[in-house]
Amino acid sequence: MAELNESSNKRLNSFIYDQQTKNLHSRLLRYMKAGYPIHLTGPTGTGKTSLALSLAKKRRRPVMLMHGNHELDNQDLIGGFTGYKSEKVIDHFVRSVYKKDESVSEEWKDGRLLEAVKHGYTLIYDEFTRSKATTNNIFLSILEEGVLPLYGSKETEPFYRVHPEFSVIFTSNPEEYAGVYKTQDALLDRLITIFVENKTTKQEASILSHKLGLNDRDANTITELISRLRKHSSGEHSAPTLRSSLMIGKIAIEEDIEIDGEDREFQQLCIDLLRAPMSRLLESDHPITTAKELIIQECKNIGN
Ligand SMILES: Nc1ncnc2c1ncn2[C@@H]1O[C@H](COP(=O)(O)OP(=O)(O)OP(=O)(O)O)[C@@H](O)[C@H]1O
Repeated sequence: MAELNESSNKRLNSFIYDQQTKNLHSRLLRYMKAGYPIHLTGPTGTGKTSLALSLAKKRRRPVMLMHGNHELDNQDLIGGFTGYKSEKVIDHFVRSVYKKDESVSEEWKDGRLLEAVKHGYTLIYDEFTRSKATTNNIFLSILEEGVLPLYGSKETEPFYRVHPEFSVIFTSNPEEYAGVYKTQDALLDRLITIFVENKTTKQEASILSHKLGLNDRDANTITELISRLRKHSSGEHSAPTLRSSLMIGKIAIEEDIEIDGEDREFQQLCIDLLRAPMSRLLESDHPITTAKELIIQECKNIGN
């Protein structure tokens, strides 16, 4: 049984490249170099954010991570006046002379997008469809005209020219239907949209062994179970995800639980971690009970 130590914790945060990911990575870097924004879209847990972070890292520019949400507005993106700054200078140099100078000015704070555009950062705009389409409109001028309009500021120029090194990677999950907004075609038309699919069982097992230091047998046991359970999901949904596999592996290592489908402790761990995501995807009158039964059944089926 592998053990988690400091170096394995470092490995846990690493990004693993198989040949397919390597090819995709280099193609995407080429498109970004040519000045095009990337949009990674795909089901939850397929590795969109990790891929975006690894692309951003390769560009060797500062990275800014921004999460879409319905409350995000122009003030968050561009900036705004945050209050007043007052300055008081008291000159009492000559005893008999007392001079007081006081000035009050409005204080402006750059928003996150303005900061990224100004300094040429790589911006990762994660789950951007959770922001309102009207908020995301601002990207149209950035991507088309290369300028950021400065609504609300008192600059003499009503816009800021985009730094030549500025680059943006969007991510979205097309399966999400709650709390997301439809993206305007005009924005989608300016992005290179790449579908990030679920990985194969072999690719997932390889990520598990690299990240957790698991031997092939243990990594395959977990990924086979996850893949078997996915087949019971109704519709397009892809849970349980690679994230669940990593959780099972990490806890099993830390708690010294044998990674074996016949082991009761392992079965209990899988029930605790997988029952909720599974029950949401089952077409059953008693999804919570059915999920538990399926997990135990598929644990016992591993290797057959
Ligand atoms: N190529 C990879 N190498 C290493 N780890 C990976 C890789 N792909 C995915 N992962 C791991 O899988 C998990 C899910 O990845 P990530 O968060 O990037 O998915 P996502 O598609 O952005 O998910 P969501 O839509 O839920 O935000 C993370 O723990 C991540 O570290």
